[in-house]
Amino acid sequence: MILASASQRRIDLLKKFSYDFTVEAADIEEKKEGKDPQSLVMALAYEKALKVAKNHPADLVLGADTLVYCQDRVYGKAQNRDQAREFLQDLSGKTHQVYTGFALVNLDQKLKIIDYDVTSVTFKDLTDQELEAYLDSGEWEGKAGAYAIQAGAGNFVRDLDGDLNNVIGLPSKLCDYLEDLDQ
Ligand SMILES: Cc1cn([C@H]2C[C@H](O)[C@@H](COP(=O)(O)OP(=O)(O)OP(=O)(O)O)O2)c(=O)[nH]c1=O
Repeated sequence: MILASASQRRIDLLKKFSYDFTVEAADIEEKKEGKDPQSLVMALAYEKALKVAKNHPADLVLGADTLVYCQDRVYGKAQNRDQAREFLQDLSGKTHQVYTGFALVNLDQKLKIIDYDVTSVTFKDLTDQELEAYLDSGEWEGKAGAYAIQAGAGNFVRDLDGDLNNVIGLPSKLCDYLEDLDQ
């Protein structure tokens, strides 16, 4: 299998799920707008998988995409520190949803599986001090919603409903599909 991703989090998760794979990042323009969140993450996951599958038509390729959704707004990666502050101020004290879409594609076998999972995360009220310290850490960079639950922002979480792996970048239910394909 080929993981069509540059995300170290996805590489770590897929290793944890115990699958053999190689990595080839799919360079696509990620426009996170214009659709409902589940359609967006599934479309982007498929686009990533397809881009790499075209170079490797005989192989199984996995693509994925994660976004944060809060009060009808989609949050991708923050472009800069000020935007990261704005994202985290929006999420402070609220419940939001993290969507991860994934796509498994094998062009030669005409295989195309696309699905998603959603996890609800509630943040406590963040103080200005906590927020600035988090921005200083740089952990927000390259993460949807400008936070990483697996690191410092784990302390921001008051409640989590659903799959933690899904927040970090690959849902656990992906394993069910991979096991089915193995048989
Ligand atoms: C919310 C959240 C996101 N993330 C990460 C997972 C994803 O890597 C990233 C969302 O960006 P994505 O656009 O889904 O992925 P990516 O650009 O990092 O990698 P690629 O497109 O090559 O697969 O945010 C965390 O690591 N922890 C979190 O708590």
